[in-house]
Amino acid sequence: MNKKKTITVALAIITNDQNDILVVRKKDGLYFALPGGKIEATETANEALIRELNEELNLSFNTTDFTFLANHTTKAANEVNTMVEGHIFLLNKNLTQTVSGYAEIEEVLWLSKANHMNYRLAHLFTEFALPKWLSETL
Ligand SMILES: Nc1nc2c([nH]c(=O)n2[C@@H]2O[C@H](COP(=O)(O)OP(=O)(O)OP(=O)(O)O)[C@@H](O)[C@H]2O)c(=O)[nH]1
Repeated sequence: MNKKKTITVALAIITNDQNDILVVRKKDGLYFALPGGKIEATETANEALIRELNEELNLSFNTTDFTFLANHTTKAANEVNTMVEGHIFLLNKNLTQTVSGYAEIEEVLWLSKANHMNYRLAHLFTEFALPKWLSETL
């Protein structure tokens, strides 16, 4: 039997005052995706999220800055024959500061309702975050 591998990640939906959503693209990655990354064995999803946002975007948050929304499982964006299980959190306030990418992040982008169709977005973003954002139910 060919059982697909699953990557478990903690991800953040972060908006600004214009209601744009922050997305990132990894080096060599084709897709823009929600910021975050893999959950280590020794940490909770919320703790992993805080660590990844610090490593990738140099942003500092507390676990209470986020509300857990849902888990969503779908096809992984960058890995072949692999599923991704995202533990998805919403930042409780709008982000006002300028954001830059560090570590393996190549590009950081504020996705707007006017420009989102011009970018290749990870399946998890398209299936979970996009409909909620467009229908203003985030
Ligand atoms: N960050 C993120 N990853 C996603 C999303 N959707 C999705 O399929 N993934 C997959 O999950 C993988 C997460 O790997 P990662 O490399 O970002 O995580 P990480 O920083 O903890 O990994 P590393 O420390 O092993 O390099 C990505 O390669 C991608 O294929 C998403 O919306 N956001």
